[in-house]
Amino acid sequence: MSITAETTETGTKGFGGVQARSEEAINASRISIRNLEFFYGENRALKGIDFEIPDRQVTGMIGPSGCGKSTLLRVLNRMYSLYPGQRATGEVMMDGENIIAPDTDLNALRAKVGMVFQKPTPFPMTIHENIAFGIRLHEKLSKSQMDERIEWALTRAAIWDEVKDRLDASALGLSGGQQQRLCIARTIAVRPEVILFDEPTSALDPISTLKIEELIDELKRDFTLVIVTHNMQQAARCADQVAFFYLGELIEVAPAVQMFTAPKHPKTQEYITGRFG
Ligand SMILES: Nc1ncnc2c1ncn2[C@@H]1O[C@H](COP(=O)(O)OP(=O)(O)OP(=O)(O)O)[C@@H](O)[C@H]1O
Repeated sequence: MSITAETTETGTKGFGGVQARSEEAINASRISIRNLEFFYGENRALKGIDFEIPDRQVTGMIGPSGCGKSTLLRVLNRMYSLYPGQRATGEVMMDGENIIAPDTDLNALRAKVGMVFQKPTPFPMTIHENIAFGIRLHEKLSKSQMDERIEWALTRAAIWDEVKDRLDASALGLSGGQQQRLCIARTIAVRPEVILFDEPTSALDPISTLKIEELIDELKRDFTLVIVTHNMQQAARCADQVAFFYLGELIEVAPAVQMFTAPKHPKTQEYITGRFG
């Protein structure tokens, strides 16, 4: 098969027919990762990772199963610190601090770096309580401030109109796509600066997926976003910058257009054209 890239009116059609967004400019760095290594006991899952996560843009992380994408997300909010035997070395610099240093305030970090998981995980509580619960862990708000914040978060997560008349109903009665937007609202409600998404649409139907992708596009005006996805089309649609991982190494990082039209590394080419993975 010959592999070529062609330019279209709305973007650039690249390897495997993937349509990438056409803006190429990458913003200044928000998080700098230097020589990051990660260990599950003796098993080294990330090897000498160096890269920059740009401010208020979307970084997509792609690569075959087991290459370390989720591990890297779990480093960015220190989730791994909940598990004995897991450790990271190197530097992950954010606001002048190495967030993997032992003295990092993990509560403050997790308020600053929120995470949305693959499967929507609403708490078995009302829609209102789902949002209020997380806010109370970090802030003391009056009732009116709380109501205002909840409306703001649900509006930003593009679900307010669907739930405003049923805030006291159980969140478990929402559809899968609505539950995922509620979880995004719950994350936004504590006003993070960075939001990590671990395959946020893999459990959703195509329409709900599209809504989440539109939401991601809108959220990057105010938040720095990192998304792990197995879906190349999704990476192309959502990401400004794409990072390709293979066997724990960062093989290539580039603006999405470049990644999907003119990848530099042969392994990247093979992966995005579906020859393995
Ligand atoms: N809890 C764990 N204990 C030991 N090894 C682990 C653990 N979690 C992940 N690993 C290993 O670390 C490596 C990276 O895994 P990781 O889950 O980050 O990959 P991934 O790229 O996110 O994969 P997937 O796309 O399947 O989610 C793999 O070799 C995996 O087997």
